[in-house]
Amino acid sequence: MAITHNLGFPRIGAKRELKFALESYWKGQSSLDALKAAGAELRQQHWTDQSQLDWSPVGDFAFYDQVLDMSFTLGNLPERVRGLSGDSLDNYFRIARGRSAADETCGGVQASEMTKWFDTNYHYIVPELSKSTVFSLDASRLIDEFRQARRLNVKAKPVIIGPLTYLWLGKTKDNSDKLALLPRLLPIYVQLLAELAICGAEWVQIDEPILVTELEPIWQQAFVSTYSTLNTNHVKLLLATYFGQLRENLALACRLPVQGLHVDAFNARDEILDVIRKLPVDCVLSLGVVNGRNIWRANLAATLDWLEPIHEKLGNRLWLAPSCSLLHVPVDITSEYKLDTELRSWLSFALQKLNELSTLSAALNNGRHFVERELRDNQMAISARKISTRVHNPAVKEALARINANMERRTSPYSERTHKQREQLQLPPYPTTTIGSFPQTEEIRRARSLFKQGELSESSYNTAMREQIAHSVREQESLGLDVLVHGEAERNDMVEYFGEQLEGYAFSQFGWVQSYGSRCVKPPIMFGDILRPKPMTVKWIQYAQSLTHRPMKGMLTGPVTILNWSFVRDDQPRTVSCQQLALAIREEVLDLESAGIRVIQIDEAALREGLPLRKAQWHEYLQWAIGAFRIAANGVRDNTQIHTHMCYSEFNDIIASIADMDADVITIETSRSDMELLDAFDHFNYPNEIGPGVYDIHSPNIPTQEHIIHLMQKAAKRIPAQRLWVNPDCGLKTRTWSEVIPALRNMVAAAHTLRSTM
Ligand SMILES: CN1c2c(nc(N)[nH]c2=O)NC[C@@H]1CNc1ccc(C(=O)N[C@@H](CCC(=O)N[C@@H](CCC(=O)N[C@@H](CCC(=O)O)C(=O)O)C(=O)O)C(=O)O)cc1
Ligand SMILES: N[C@@H](CCS)C(=O)O
Ligand SMILES: [Zn+2]
Repeated sequence: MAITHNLGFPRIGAKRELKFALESYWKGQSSLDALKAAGAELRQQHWTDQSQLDWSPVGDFAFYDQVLDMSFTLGNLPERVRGLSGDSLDNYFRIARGRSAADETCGGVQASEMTKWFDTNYHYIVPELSKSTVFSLDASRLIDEFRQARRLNVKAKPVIIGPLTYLWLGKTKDNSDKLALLPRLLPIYVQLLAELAICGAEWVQIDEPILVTELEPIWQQAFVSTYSTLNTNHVKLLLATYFGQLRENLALACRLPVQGLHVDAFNARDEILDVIRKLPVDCVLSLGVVNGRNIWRANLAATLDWLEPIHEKLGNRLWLAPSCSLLHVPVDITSEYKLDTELRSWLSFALQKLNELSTLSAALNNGRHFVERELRDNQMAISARKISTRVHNPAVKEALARINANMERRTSPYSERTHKQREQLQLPPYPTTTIGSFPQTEEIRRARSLFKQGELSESSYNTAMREQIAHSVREQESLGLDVLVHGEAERNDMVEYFGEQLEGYAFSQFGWVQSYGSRCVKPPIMFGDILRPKPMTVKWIQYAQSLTHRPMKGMLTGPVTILNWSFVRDDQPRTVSCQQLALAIREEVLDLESAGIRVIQIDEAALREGLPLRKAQWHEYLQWAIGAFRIAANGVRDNTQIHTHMCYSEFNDIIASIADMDADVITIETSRSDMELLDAFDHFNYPNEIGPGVYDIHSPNIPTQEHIIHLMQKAAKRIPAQRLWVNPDCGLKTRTWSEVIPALRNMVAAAHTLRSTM
C-alpha cells in the first residue's frame, strides 16, 4: 500500500481570507479573537481539503511565517521585544513588521530581517542568533493545532523545521559560530518531540532542505550527531528534503537514524534508485512525485511507469507526496472560470495536485484500471498541450535564431556614455530619484478591481490612473526630486502586469501565492512562445513625461525577474523562455527611447534569487541571465541612461556579473546593512553609477536627514561621490503617502546638504 501525505498546504486561503483577517486586525478593525478564529477556520478548511490523504500536515499554518513560528516554539525572540505588553501574537507581529515609535504600547521596535526562502519567491523572517542565544520550549502553538486536528479526526503529522536548517537560516550579528548553539538547541527539540508524542503524534515531519545545498563538512557531520540525539523513540521522524538533488549529501541523508526520508523525486528523479539502494530496509521512503513549485498537470502515466517497479520493491514503505510544501502554488484551478477550458485542463493547483497523488496511489494500490477514467483524462490533456499551436509560434523561434552578440553590446563603454548622458540630463551631484512605485492606495486598487469586474469603463479607469500619475508627478516636483517616476499606479504587480500584456502568457484571477506575511502575488503563467503584440508601458510614461520638464524614468521589469516570478514552461529550457522575454523587453525599451524617454530603468529584483541553490551551477545561470538582461537593455543609444534595480541582495559573490550587465546606474538595497553591502562594489572597483538605498521601505519608520547623510557619507568612502545617487531601498507601493512624503523630504534635504559640502 502506497501511503499519501502532504508536506504543507497554502495557508493564505483560496480567497486570501488570512490576508484580509490579518490586515483588518492590524488596522484595529477587528479583535485578536476574531483573527485567531479566522486562523482556526482556515486550518479546518485546509484539513478538509486534504482529507483524501493518509496523513495531513499540522503546524504548516502560520499567521505570518513558519520560520518565525519556529523561533517562537524555540523561545528565540530578539531581546528588544521581550517583556513587551500584549498577547504573544502581538509580539510576533512586532518582530515580523516592526512598530513605529508612535506606537504607545511599545515605542519603536525594529522588525527582524526578511529574506527569501531558498530559491523561491517566499520570504521568511530571519532568526536572530548570537553566542549568548538561549532557547526555551514553547510548544503551545503546535500542540493546540495538533489537538484541533485530532478533534476533527484528522490524521495529523506535525511539521517542524529541523535544527540544522533553523540555524543555517539564522544570522549572527556578532559573527559567532552558529553551530556552536547546537548543544543548547537540541535538548529543546528532544523535549518538543517528547511533548508531541505525549499528545499522540505518531509521525513528525522534520524539514531539512539544506541537504540539497553544498554543505561544509562540519555541517554534514552535525547531521549525524543531531539525528542520533533526536532519535529517542518518542515519535517516528520523517526527515524532509526538497527543492533539488541531494548529490554529495545523498549517502548522508540515507544513513541518518530516522524512520522516514522524503526526497524531491521531481527534481532529483535520477537519484531515487540510489536512495533506495542506500536506505535501511525498514525506513519509509517518501517520494515527492508531483511538482510543488509549478502549476502544470503531472503526467500520471509516465509517473506510474516509473513508480510501479519502485512500489513493487518498497510496498508499504513507499509514501507519495508533492515534491515540497504546496505553499508555493495557488489553491484551486477550478475557480479560474475566466481561463479557457483547454488551458485550464493543462493546469494543476494545490487541490488538483492532491487529486493527482490520490490517483497515483490508487493506481499503485489497486491497479491502473481502478482509475482508468482519471488516467485517460490526464493523458488527453498532456497530449493536447504537447502539440498545441497556442504553444509554438514560428515567428518567435525565428526572432530567437537571429539573436547575435552585437545586440548585447552598447555602442560605447560607460566611460564615454556617461559624458553624453550628463550633458543631456544636466543633473546635480548626488541626484535623487525613487525606485518606481508610489503607494498603491485603496482608491487605486478599488478602481482596478471595478474595471476588471466591468463596473468601470476602460476610459474611466485610464482617467483615474492618469490622475494618480499626475498626483505623483506633482508630489515629486514639489519634493524637488531630480529624476521622476510615474509611480506604477496602473500596475497590479511588476511581473503580472507584463504577463497580462504578452502573448504566450495566461493570468489567473485567484492564483494567489504568499510572498511574505499578508502580501501575495499572482504569478502569471507562461505557457507558450512570448510575443509583445504592442507597446506595454509607453503611453503611461509618455503621459507622465508630458507633465514635467524633469527627466521621467521609463519603468520596466527585466526578463530574468519576469521569468523567476512567473510559473514557467516545463517543456523548454528556462534559457529559451528568458531569451524570448528579453526580446519582448528590448522592443519596449526601444519604443520608450523613440518616444523621447531619456532614462529607462529595467528592474532585475529577482536576478539573485534565481541563482541555483548549488554554487557549482551559478556560472551557467549567470551567463544566460546576464546575457538576457543585456539583450533587453543594450540596444539603446549612448545618451539614453539605463538603470537597473535589485533588492534583497548580497552582492559579493556575483559582483562581476552585476558589472557585466553594464547598466549605467544600479539602485540597490543597502540601508539595512549600514552600507556594508557596498564593500563588494568598492573591492571590485565597480565602474558605473550606484544608488545605495538610504532607507528601508519595508518599515513605516521615517528616516531622518542626519541618518541619510550618515549613510551616504559612508557610501562616499567606498564609491566616488560623482558616481553616487540618492534613493530609497525599493519601491514605495506598500507605504502610505503620509509616510512617503516626510521620508522623501528628508532624503532630498540630505542630498542638498551633501551637495553643499562637496
Ligand atoms: C518586490 N516584490 C515582488 C515579488 N514578486 C512579485 N511578483 N512582485 C513584487 O513586487 N517578490 C519580492 C517582493 C515581494 N514584495 C511584495 C510587495 C507587495 C506585494 C503586494 O502588495 N501584493 C498585493 C497584491 C498586488 C496585486 O496584484 N493587486 C491587484 C489586486 C488587488 C486586489 O486584491 N483587489 C481586490 C479588491 C481591493 C479593493 O480595494 O476593493 C479584489 O480584486 O478583490 C491589483 O492591484 O489590481 C497584496 O495585496 O498582497 C506583493 C509582494
Ligand atoms: N519598480 C519596482 C521595483 C520593485 S523591486 C517598484 O518600485 O515597486
Ligand atoms: Zn525592489
